[in-house]
Amino acid sequence: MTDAVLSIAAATKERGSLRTLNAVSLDLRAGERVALLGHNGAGKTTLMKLILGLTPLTDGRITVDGATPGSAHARAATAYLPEAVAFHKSLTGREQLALFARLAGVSTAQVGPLLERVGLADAADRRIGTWSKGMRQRLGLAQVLLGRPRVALLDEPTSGLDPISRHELYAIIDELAAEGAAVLIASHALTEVEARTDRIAILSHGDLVANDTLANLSRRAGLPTRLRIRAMPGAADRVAGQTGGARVNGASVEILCAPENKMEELRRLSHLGDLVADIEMTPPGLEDLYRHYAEGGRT
Ligand SMILES: Nc1ncnc2c1ncn2[C@@H]1O[C@H](COP(=O)(O)OP(=O)(O)OP(=O)(O)O)[C@@H](O)[C@H]1O
Repeated sequence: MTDAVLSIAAATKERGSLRTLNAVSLDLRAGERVALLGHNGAGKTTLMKLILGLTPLTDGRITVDGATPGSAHARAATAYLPEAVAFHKSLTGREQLALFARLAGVSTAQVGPLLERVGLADAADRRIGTWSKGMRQRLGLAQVLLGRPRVALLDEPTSGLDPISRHELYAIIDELAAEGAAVLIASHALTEVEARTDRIAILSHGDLVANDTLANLSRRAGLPTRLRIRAMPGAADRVAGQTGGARVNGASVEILCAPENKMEELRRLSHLGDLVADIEMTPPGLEDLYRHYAEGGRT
């Protein structure tokens, strides 16, 4: 990929005898939102620290907007929201963001509009020590938005937030990407990244085992679609007998079929006529795909 704003080529990190990242290659273009998934200890935070230049590579190469991680250009181009974002509790939101702006060498004139943009205008002059976790996460995002980063690294940005705060946070992340930032989001919240990112990368024990769109990963994995048939009262045994499916939840029968055989299966089920009250069809979700790739089925 030639137009990558973040380029990671065969990045390897060893700590003593432990290899925490093994030749990981991943590119992000401007405006792309990529979810970085992996179990605890898979290497997500290590990868972010390498991109930030906080820890050196053992082997491989990373460039941020063409520059080496940790260089002045790369630092100016990168924004980071750590998992446990910490602020001065005794400062107000406005004071804290102004401090970040001065540290980043950008104009403090942005502070007011940014607080407004992340929905903190009303709380801006209260001490951060009185704020909720959701408000602090929003302030963290405001700090990410300072200076219009080319690359934004967000480590578990929605952990501990309620559904509405999560939704609002993703709306801001979408705006960040729409303005041209490449956004890498480390997360364990599979259902939310499923809907809010363009591509999925999965790390497993330091190896990148998947890196593609959800649709392509899904096609390649070939996981089955689940058909759940709710039988009419007293008809579950006959439905199970005629379909060869498994009885679940008393009145229902479940069958699994390859995605390409779905229509054929539905036509077969239509012959059951009055025995069937309802049919529910569930294609494989990110949770199924995650399990498939993290447990051995590579891209
Ligand atoms: N400073 C360090 N010194 C030694 N080992 C470390 C250090 N930081 C991380 N590790 C090890 O590197 C591996 C990857 O850790 P990392 O924090 O990158 O995982 P993660 O995917 O971010 O996990 P989590 O989802 O729990 O945050 C782990 O085995 C961890 O113990």
